[in-house]
Amino acid sequence: MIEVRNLVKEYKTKKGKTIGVNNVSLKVKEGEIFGIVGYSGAGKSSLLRCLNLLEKPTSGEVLVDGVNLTTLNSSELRKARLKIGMIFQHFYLISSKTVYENVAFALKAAGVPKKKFNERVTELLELVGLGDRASHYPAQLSGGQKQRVGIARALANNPKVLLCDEATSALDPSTTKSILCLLKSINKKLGITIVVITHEMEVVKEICDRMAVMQDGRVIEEGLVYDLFSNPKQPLTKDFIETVLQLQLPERLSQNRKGTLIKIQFKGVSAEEALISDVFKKFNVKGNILHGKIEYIKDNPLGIFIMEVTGDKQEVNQAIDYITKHTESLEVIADAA
Ligand SMILES: Nc1ncnc2c1ncn2[C@@H]1O[C@H](COP(=O)(O)OP(=O)(O)OP(=O)(O)O)[C@@H](O)[C@H]1O
Repeated sequence: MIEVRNLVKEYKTKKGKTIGVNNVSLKVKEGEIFGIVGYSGAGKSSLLRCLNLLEKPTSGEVLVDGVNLTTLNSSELRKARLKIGMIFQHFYLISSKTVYENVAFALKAAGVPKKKFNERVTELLELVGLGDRASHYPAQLSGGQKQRVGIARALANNPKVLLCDEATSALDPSTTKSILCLLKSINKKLGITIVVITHEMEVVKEICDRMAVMQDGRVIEEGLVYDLFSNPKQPLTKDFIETVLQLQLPERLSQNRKGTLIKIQFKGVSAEEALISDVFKKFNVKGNILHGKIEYIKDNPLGIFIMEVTGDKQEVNQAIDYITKHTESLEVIADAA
């Protein structure tokens, strides 16, 4: 649905050139939710804004739904942009217009006849759960409600793609959850391809199918969110994952241990199986779980445990072999002290 080829975005500043995006190529498939993560200054916004040519790339190509946006003249681009909705961290609603008028404005701008407004706006406000707020002004709405208006406005002209620029960064955690839930249901119900940029891994974990990690204008790692959570390759990706999984052991626990320290990951359904208790029945070892949790990556379970195993060396090794055979990953963090 979206293809970016060798995209470069440079900015000219008084001090010279700054690189926003440095030779990025990626593909976003139709109907998926794709996350782009990175710290501040990594180039996420620059990349996202190049996807609808809000920023004109310095070089490279952007194709959306088979159309190469970088070759279009301004009227063709205006038309192509109707297929690409966008929502923002700070909503950008028109404060002097009601909720209804804010959404209708997007229809008007696209040349939709006025007689069609009523039905479409009502439908959109129902979709985002604001059916009863049509006559309210933005100042009378909560942050979450404002973002819902932003979403209704972005969907007004039936786009195929929705770009989300830090859409939940200004919201509290429970409002964030409800907006993510809405995005997920819109993606499912309407089949819209969604691209989100964020510095919050929770957002990616909650809704994204695939993700890219950006650093210094480049994509340094890319793949299924579940794979990157269970097996991150780049140190930066590991840092991001760590913000969600938080698997650091307190110093006191690692210092006082006697046995072998292992980290086990259970993927998919096996995350819910009782493998650990099996091991204690089969082998003459003792285990002390120091850390454990099951995370749901877009509804798919990923179980992670850190355990100290003690006992006869041979039994411990057999137990470790048994667990390795029955899980996707076992890592010996430290041998017996
Ligand atoms: N309009 C601009 N003029 C000059 N430099 C810019 C401009 N926009 C972005 N940059 C620079 O491009 C680089 C990438 O910025 P960008 O905003 O795309 O990163 P980001 O990952 O979205 O960070 P943030 O979350 O802080 O916005 C930074 O070095 C930034 O200073």
